[in-house]
Amino acid sequence: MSGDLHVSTAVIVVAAGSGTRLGAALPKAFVDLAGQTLLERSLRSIILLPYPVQVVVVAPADFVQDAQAIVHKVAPGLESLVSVVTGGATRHDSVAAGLAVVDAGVQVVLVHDAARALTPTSVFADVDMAVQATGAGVIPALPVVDSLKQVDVTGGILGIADREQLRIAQTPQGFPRAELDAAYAAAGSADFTDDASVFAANGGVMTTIPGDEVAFKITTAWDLNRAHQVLGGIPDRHRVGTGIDVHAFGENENLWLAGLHWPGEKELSGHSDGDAVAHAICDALLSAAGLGDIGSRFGTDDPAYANASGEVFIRGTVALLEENGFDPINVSVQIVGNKPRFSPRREEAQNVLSSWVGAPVTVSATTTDGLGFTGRGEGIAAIATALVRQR
Ligand SMILES: Nc1ccn([C@@H]2O[C@H](COP(=O)(O)OP(=O)(O)OP(=O)(O)O)[C@@H](O)[C@H]2O)c(=O)n1
Ligand SMILES: C[C@](O)(CO)[C@H](O)COP(=O)(O)O
Repeated sequence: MSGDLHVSTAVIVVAAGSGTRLGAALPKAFVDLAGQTLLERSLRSIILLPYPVQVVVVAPADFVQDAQAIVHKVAPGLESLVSVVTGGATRHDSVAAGLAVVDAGVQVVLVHDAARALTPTSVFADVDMAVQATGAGVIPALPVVDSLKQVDVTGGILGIADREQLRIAQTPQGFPRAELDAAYAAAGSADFTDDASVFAANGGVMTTIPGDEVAFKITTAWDLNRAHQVLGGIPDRHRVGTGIDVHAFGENENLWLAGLHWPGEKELSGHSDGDAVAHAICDALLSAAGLGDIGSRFGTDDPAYANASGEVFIRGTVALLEENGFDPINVSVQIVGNKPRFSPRREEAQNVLSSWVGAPVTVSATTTDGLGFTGRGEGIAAIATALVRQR
């Protein structure tokens, strides 16, 4: 249900399995992995795509509400792009249930196992791009590194397989939408272990792109343990974000900037206290975490934030990051403007801002040699860069 927003890609996240081989008390997608369920981790990778996609979560009948709560936690404000439907008895049935609610305008469908909870965002983007570029069905796949034997029921070896010709299939598996719909319609209730098989059985052309080792499927308790270990050292959990804010000087001598009051200096006008440094920090942190921006999170004209201080926005932003599993690592801000003279109070400002963010904040200042609105003394701009880490 993507509302008025036109998206060309949908991702179906199948999460309706019971996880028999894992043997947990809950369906596998709802099992915890270092503070987040497998479903939550899968969704977090998807929403970090740099363009909007429709997301369909397929959940066990008894866990639809739990899945909706996870969607709300991971993508607040994006609920119109994400729907939750009930799955079926097999993975095949669950994918079919997801396909049934894909928006009419969608051209490319990616099908992903929630059980592949550590799959990086880049794999989703690569599969989507490859489908669009080739018009074929595309799966991420890994080479086989072990020797393979064909055996009988007793374990006796019947033959060998040439591993050079074999690949380990991962998800997300991507397809031109119309052809995937047709393949599922033709397959009826026949069961296949993956979507590439359904697609190929109906004459669809399939190709592979390189998969990713961390996109392994969490099937057994050993896999879950491995996922815990991978998370301990995962390198791509750091993200940067940028924020810029500008405010014009007002009339009163009541300036708040970089978390400090500046007696005798002209205030910055705005709905809040106009602290451009604090606002740029919020935008940089929110952007790094993929959580939107200060306007969409706090409302630039919400009466609740009339005259609100920079501390309110920064602490609110840090709480949002916390809720969504992100920790600030550091923030660097530059003030652009003629006044106030900043350097004498740099340390004071850095200490205050760092205490609000809960991580080091450094602040520098510059002028524009008389050029532009800051050079003419009409206002102040602040530019921030933030680094955050996803837990
Ligand atoms: N009826 C089913 C069965 C599986 N899946 C999903 O398909 C993916 C791959 O399946 P698998 O890892 O085999 O999960 P389970 O079927 O839950 O595991 P098991 O076979 O151990 O019970 C998982 O994300 C799972 O939630 C699904 O949506 N509906
Ligand atoms: C879709 C899949 O993850 C690709 O490797 C796999 O086929 C799922 O198989 P399962 O039988 O549901 O474990």
